[in-house]
Amino acid sequence: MTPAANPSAPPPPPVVELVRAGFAYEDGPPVFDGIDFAVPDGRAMALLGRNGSGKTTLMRLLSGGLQVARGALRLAGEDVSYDRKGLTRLRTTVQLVVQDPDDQLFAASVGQDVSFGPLNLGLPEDEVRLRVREALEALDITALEDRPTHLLSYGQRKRAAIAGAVAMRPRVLIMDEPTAGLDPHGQERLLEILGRLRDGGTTVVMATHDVDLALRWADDAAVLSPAGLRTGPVEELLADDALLAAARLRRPWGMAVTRLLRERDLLPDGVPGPRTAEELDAWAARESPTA
Ligand SMILES: Nc1ncnc2c1ncn2[C@@H]1O[C@H](COP(=O)(O)OP(=O)(O)OP(=O)(O)O)[C@@H](O)[C@H]1O
Repeated sequence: MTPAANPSAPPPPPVVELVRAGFAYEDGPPVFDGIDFAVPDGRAMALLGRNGSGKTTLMRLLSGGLQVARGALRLAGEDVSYDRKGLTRLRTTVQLVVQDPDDQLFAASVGQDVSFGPLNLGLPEDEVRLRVREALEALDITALEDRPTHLLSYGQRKRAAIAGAVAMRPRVLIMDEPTAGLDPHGQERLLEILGRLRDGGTTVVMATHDVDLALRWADDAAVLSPAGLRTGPVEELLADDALLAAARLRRPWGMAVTRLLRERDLLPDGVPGPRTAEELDAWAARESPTA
């Protein structure tokens, strides 16, 4: 039996966090000047912000591809040292999937590509095989294991790139616009897959420009605007008109419908509004079953 949690014990430190972190590209102005960002554990988070607001930079700082110039990147409360040992520890906890799968895939076949990370960790062959099988299953691409990566469709390449990250069994999976360029069916399948990963305990962070997708998929949002970074429950942040304006985001469709229904006293306060056309249909069927 696991011992009961001590209610007076301090909460565990975040899996990964930036603390008063500063960063500027060479000869450029600071992109971040003292940013605090704790990635919530086991959640689905949408990272939102206008073009050039720093989403990619933030993701690269969290995954160690860029190094903080001041402040710290912390793993479970400990500063990350940017040496080989520190970066290996970081990569087994945080994995980044970049936007273009062609920047990530380089091995001849899907199976070889997905096995690259675990092999690089020096894991035994059996363990590597197990992880590759699990990752291919998780992304629903088992049948593509022996397929040359250059013969895959764009959507298949996206999933192969994510499988490579999943094979590292990260606690935090960060993705730069993973649904961009996918058809609606491909988007839905990917969102289901990412939802399953989240349900299995992985924190999934997704940068996206799609506020509707963020509202229906994410638990939390992180919004970059000139005023800084705001994090919180997605429904709260995406209902904040001032924040949306500052970040140049439009109001999500679901928020607009919910507001309209409340204004017309059709939806009581406290009852969540529909976030998708399907949820609106279901709501309408409940409200007027004979219509
Ligand atoms: N390699 C680089 N060298 C110099 N400046 C850069 C580099 N990459 C990004 N920047 C600058 O850093 C700032 C943040 O860019 P970043 O790519 O992180 O934004 P973003 O929110 O991901 O944008 P987008 O939505 O367009 O992808 C921008 O002002 C950008 O011009």
